Amino acid sequence: MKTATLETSKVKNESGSLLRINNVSKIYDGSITALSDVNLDIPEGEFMSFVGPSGCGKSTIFKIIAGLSDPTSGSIEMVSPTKTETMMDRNEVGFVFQHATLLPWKSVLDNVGLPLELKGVSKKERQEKGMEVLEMVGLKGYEKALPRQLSGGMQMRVSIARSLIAKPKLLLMDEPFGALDEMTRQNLHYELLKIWEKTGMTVLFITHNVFESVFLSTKIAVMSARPGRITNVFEVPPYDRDDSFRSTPEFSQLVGEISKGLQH
Ligand SMILES: Nc1ncnc2c1ncn2[C@@H]1O[C@H](COP(=O)(O)OP(=O)(O)OP(=O)(O)O)[C@@H](O)[C@H]1O
Repeated sequence: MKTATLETSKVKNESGSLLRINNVSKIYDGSITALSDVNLDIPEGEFMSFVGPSGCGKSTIFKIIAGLSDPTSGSIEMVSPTKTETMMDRNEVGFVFQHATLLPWKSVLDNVGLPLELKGVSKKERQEKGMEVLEMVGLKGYEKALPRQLSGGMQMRVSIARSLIAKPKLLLMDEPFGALDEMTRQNLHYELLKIWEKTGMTVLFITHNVFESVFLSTKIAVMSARPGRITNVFEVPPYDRDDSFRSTPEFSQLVGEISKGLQH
């Protein structure tokens, strides 16, 4: 198995908050309370996972952060040195979903360039930037392939590359590896951590897999069953993320504590 030693402490927590979630509640259809008074401060450069029972509102938080849904009450603020504004105003949020959602008739390179195509960026620039991000996800040489010619893991790499092309400051990943086999998933963990380290972006990551959350994250937000609230935020010390990390007592202890936290 591949090993990547990452000094994850290098990129975290250097410049204060990037995002503030202030008393956010969400009620769907006037009666389904998905979120209740969620408060969270997310420092810049953090890799934060969200774990919680099915239906506790994890995806709802992401949709609100991305500006795809409005909170019923409360607010989301992006904190910049000069002013407070919403993320979507600055076009700095990338989104990766559980399924790669690629356009089957477009080549890998054209799929990756889509966010820039929608913004009217020239083909030449799209292709140059597309090649850069394909290299980052280890897919150089596959730019002319069609999605159906790729494995599930490779399709997910394309989806990640597409989310990176506009150089987001914040990347929202909603169970991106949930449909992949364990080996592919572990390889992508290393790739993702390398990208996170290289770009210094803030990553928010939804998963049902506590092991995955401890391996990847610097912080883990545990949520209660609906109506969703943040019940605890665990800090993962900056261990080197290599294969041996998964078999350390510290890793097992954190997995145990978070799993216990999920039962309350
Ligand atoms: N558009 C909607 N209209 C009505 N109810 C909704 C809508 N979207 C989500 N819900 C409800 O809000 C609650 C939270 O949903 P959400 O998808 O955010 O949870 P989740 O934690 O991401 O779930 P899972 O882990 O199963 O993906 C659920 O009870 C869901 O049924």
